Amino acid sequence: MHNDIKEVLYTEQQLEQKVQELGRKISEDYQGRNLFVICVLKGAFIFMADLVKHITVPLELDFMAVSSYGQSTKSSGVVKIIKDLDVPLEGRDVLIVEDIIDSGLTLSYLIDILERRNAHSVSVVALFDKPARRTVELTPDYTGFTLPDEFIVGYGLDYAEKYRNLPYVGILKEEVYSKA
Ligand SMILES: O=P(O)(O)OC[C@H]1O[C@H](OP(=O)(O)OP(=O)(O)O)[C@H](O)[C@@H]1O
Ligand code: HPA
Ligand SMILES: [Mg+2]
Repeated sequence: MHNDIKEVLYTEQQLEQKVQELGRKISEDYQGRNLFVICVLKGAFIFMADLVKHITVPLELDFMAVSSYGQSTKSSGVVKIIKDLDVPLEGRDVLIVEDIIDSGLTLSYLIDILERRNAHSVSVVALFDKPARRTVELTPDYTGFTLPDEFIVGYGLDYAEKYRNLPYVGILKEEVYSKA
């Protein structure tokens, strides 16, 4: 698995530090409020688990599963809800937790759906952002790292469902795609 990585972009320590920083900022901004945190499966599962440990305001959390990439490194443009929330969002301060924003299609679709459920507010935290790849306009409220246009894996992010368990984030070697 480690042999398929061309370059480590962020080490476990760098990720941990950034996640702590994001948790602190979010906690400051939501002082005196309760959060409803939504993890966008599967990619955000590790980020969400680490992030909530650094949020100090009371919160509830739930998971949504959507998918647009399938086995490819390109978004299909069609976002499917595979698992929805278990509770209504009416009046809640919602924080959507995403691992990465690429084209922006997944999130713009999700934000649209969640706003129609009459949440009091909807904001977004994304650990990674690739603004150069946007096809719809979208800026997250909180961003960890801004990335060049490279396909990354690790810390929850996959290529064809693999590499999510790498504790760091890296760029895959081209030969891994061409074998597929
Ligand atoms: O901005 P976009 O171009 O929409 O890309 C970002 C989305 O794509 C990935 O999810 P994917 O659909 O691959 O599912 P996964 O989280 O289960 O890997 C990633 O986790 C984001 O949710
Ligand atoms: O760079 C990426 N890596 C993994 N999944 C992704 N989904 C969108 N962009 C990426
Ligand atoms: Mg993916």
